[in-house]
Amino acid sequence: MSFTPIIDELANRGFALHKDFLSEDMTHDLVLECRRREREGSLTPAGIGRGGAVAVKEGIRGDRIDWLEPGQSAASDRYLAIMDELRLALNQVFFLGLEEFECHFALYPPGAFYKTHLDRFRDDDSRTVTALLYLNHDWQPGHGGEMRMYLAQGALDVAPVAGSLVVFMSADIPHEVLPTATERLALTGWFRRRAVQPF
Ligand SMILES: O=C(O)CCC(=O)C(=O)O
Ligand SMILES: [Fe+2]
Repeated sequence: MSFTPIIDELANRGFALHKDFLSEDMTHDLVLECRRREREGSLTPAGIGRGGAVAVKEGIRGDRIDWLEPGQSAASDRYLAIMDELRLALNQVFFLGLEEFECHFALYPPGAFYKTHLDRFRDDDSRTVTALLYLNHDWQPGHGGEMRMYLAQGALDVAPVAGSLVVFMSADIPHEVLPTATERLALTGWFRRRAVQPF
């Protein structure tokens, strides 16, 4: 898989947007995997913050999530392997020292949103590059749930259409998920550097 267009867009404008990053077969398998996790009750309300400070605040985000770990399914392992290749490509070009990729399924029920935020915690700057993969095969304008990025040149809305990948520098681009009218599925991930440990 060639990551050159993603790398070039990131270098030129700080974010990359790729329709059809994954084949329909692969996104379909990931949708089935997300649905299975939902049936099994593995998706839980997402928190805000980290560690002991995680709090569920429905006024900020309304998604339910489940983390990917190696060995859970063929589909999620395939996705983790692709993102690991992307991690190495990013390191080669940008010398970011990205050490790992963390990622979760996110299900936004109708009416859910995620208010404007940055993907970097005040107490932990290890999240460096954000990577979002959308999983909505039947998405139509009017379904809502666009991801709005606040760029220097203005706001840009990204439709959460199956197979689309968005990559951006986590500390630089405030963004939000607009209220969705229909159920919205995504894989939300971050490439991390080693966190700097305070003394
Ligand atoms: O699903 C999206 O489009 C973005 C989700 C997001 O911003 C996050 O989970 O931090
Ligand atoms: Fe975010």
